[in-house]
Amino acid sequence: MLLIGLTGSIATGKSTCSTILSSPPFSLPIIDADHLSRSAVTPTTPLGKRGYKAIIRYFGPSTPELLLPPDPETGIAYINRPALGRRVFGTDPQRVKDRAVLNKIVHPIVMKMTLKAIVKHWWEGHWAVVLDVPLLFESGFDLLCGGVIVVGLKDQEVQIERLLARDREGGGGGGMTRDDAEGRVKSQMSVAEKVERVESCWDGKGRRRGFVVWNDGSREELKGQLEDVVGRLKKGRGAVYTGFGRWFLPWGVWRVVVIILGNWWRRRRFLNEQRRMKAKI
Ligand SMILES: CC(C)(COP(=O)(O)OP(=O)(O)OC[C@H]1O[C@@H](n2cnc3c(N)ncnc32)[C@H](O)[C@@H]1O)[C@@H](O)C(=O)NCCC(=O)NCCS
Ligand SMILES: Nc1ncnc2c1ncn2[C@@H]1O[C@H](COP(=O)(O)OP(=O)(O)OP(=O)(O)O)[C@@H](O)[C@H]1O
Repeated sequence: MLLIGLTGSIATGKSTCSTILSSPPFSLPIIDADHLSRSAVTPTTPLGKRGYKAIIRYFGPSTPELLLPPDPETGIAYINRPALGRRVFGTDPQRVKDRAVLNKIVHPIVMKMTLKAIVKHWWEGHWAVVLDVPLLFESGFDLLCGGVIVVGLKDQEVQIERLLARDREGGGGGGMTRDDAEGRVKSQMSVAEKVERVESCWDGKGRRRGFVVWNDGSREELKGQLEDVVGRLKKGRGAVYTGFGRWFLPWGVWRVVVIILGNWWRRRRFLNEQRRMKAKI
């Protein structure tokens, strides 16, 4: 089974790509890290309870509005996500520190949930699964992937506009300001850096494994690009490839080890090169 990492900056169109990839003709299963990160802090499951308590312990004393009023039916006071977002998104040192703490609480839980979901889809016998992870490179999830798709926008203004429009039309209830939106964009690795990663680590000699799809145009254009990318990734990965890894376990495990080591080696080479360039400047 091929793991396809899907990433990009905030509001560049990852969920839009996931929706396309989960529908015919692709019909691929999607593991959505944003969705899992919500379960990771919802106190109705054992793992979620752990994340929920850790967030209240660290952020509670300094964030009065951290919890929403208790749900009338269940009595549970859920995390107030916009309030927590205001605490952690942005570039000033306190926010950067708080974001690192939040990531340290949530990411290991998301990692466990993701691994569980991967095993489930592998057992079901899919030829590929899409890992929709905004922080794919930052969190190290990319090490597991046999292919990567970065969704980019060439114009950052379109990104901010789409983020604000989505907030107005539903998602965040319209409370997001332009400053908030810019803070969120700056809280992540830039699109340019992600594109550079793909070109350096995922697009070397031999079979092409890394792709950038640009989403400045229409959704139809995006779908056309995805058709091309998935077609290339699927070439040579038919039923035999899928079944063999499942039924001949040592071969499947060996493939995973080769993929992780290869990705780790290419990432190390890229980061060393980046360090050398920075030192020269
Ligand atoms: C801060 C939180 C509560 C804000 O919740 P909210 O519902 O407003 O946003 P949501 O979770 O839908 O995220 C929206 C987008 O923000 C960006 N984002 C989320 N978390 C982070 C982060 N830690 N660093 C940088 N960008 C992030 C992503 O592009 C994501 O797609 C939430 O984002 C969170 O718990 N983040 C930490 C977990 C995390 O890293 N999630 C990303 C997937 S692993
Ligand atoms: N090609 C497009 N044309 C117009 N609007 C689009 C296009 N692609 C996506 N959008 C809109 O832009 C907004 C952001 O897209 P989407 O939610 O897919 O981004 P995302 O990368 O998943 O965001 P996040 O990082 O917050 O998870 C949504 O409101 C979506 O409907």
